[in-house]
Amino acid sequence: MAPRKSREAIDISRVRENQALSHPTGGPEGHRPLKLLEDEEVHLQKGGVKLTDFEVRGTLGTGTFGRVLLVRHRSSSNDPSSQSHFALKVLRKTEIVRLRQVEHVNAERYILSRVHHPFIVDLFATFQDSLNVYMLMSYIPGGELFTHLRRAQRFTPDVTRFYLATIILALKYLHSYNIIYRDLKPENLLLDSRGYLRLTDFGFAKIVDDRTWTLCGTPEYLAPEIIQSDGHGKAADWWACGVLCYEMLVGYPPFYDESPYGIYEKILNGHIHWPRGMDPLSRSLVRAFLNPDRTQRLGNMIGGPQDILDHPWFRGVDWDALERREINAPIIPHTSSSDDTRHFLHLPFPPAAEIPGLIQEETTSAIQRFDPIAYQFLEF
Ligand SMILES: Nc1ncnc2c1ncn2[C@@H]1O[C@H](COP(=O)(O)OP(=O)(O)OP(=O)(O)O)[C@@H](O)[C@H]1O
Repeated sequence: MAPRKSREAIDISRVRENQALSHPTGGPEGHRPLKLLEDEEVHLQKGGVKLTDFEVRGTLGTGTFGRVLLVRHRSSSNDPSSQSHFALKVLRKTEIVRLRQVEHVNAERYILSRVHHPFIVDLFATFQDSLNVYMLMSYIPGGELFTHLRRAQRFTPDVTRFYLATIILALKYLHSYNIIYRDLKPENLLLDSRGYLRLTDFGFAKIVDDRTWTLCGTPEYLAPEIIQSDGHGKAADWWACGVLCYEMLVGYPPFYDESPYGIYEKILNGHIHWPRGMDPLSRSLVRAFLNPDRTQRLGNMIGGPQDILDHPWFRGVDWDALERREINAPIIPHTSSSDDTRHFLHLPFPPAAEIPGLIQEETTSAIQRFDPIAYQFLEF
């Protein structure tokens, strides 16, 4: 059965993690892969940009502790080629602290500000006011893959191949910097105006040398080693690729139940129901990703992610052309203008009192002087 509503991520913190990331200077060198952008190279362009430069045009989505707004930069020209609309993720500080997500939010900012890839959402600037922290990102207008998949019910192998291949390139890129993503699902994949996917929501992303132990992610997409608290790493993202591939081809995830506990049981039990119409090569790809033994899992063996690119299911894919965005995407979302929100839920505007820094300027130094929570988000 296909869940119709977006699935919520869970996080049960077992260990203090991401300490290096929440450290104002970025933590010990050992946690920073060599090629990832250094502080001084980070492409955030806050210089001169203020929260009050933006007007709110709508609400694009809501999450566990905040919402994502569509905003327009007031002084941008009306030139359609210049970017004037952005997505502004607004996270309420008290909720972040109450749900013990300070380290995750700081990690999201730290990681997103340092990565740059055609299939990953861009982060341009971050801010804070007395109530919230804000992340200014590119507005991706085509809606969630989740919505398109539920509308189509299932995708053909060719359509699935296009989307899965882009995600594999994005994960391969992240893993090359020792970043694990940990929340792959169609709800976190947005279609840009050309129909290419952009990975969003880096709330659970983490830099790891080897393994980590926090139980987080979305039940249907959790690898067995996460459920068993066995320590998990990059292999858990490749497991999630198997779940995503199955869900795109079949229309519902391979392990499904009404309760998270039931889902965990099915994942650990490992039985996969194969619909009759599913071709053997697709089955072999999904099975290779959904190997409970992570040492034998596709993407995590001696050949690394290259084994995925070489899998016969991907035969014919021009990986370089795909990364250069030269291949026609299967679904081109209808959008009439850069602020078109037809692919998003039409949620109410937030009350002005809930976004004080967008309404009236609050200086960072004043916030940090008077706001007892602010110091936890020093980098914002
Ligand atoms: N850059 C963007 N452009 C357009 N819409 C976006 C963008 N980023 C997020 N959204 C919309 O807002 C929704 C919530 O965003 P996101 O998942 O980042 O928030 P969250 O608070 O971390 O959510 P969750 O509780 O699921 O972790 C997305 O599913 C998407 O519909």
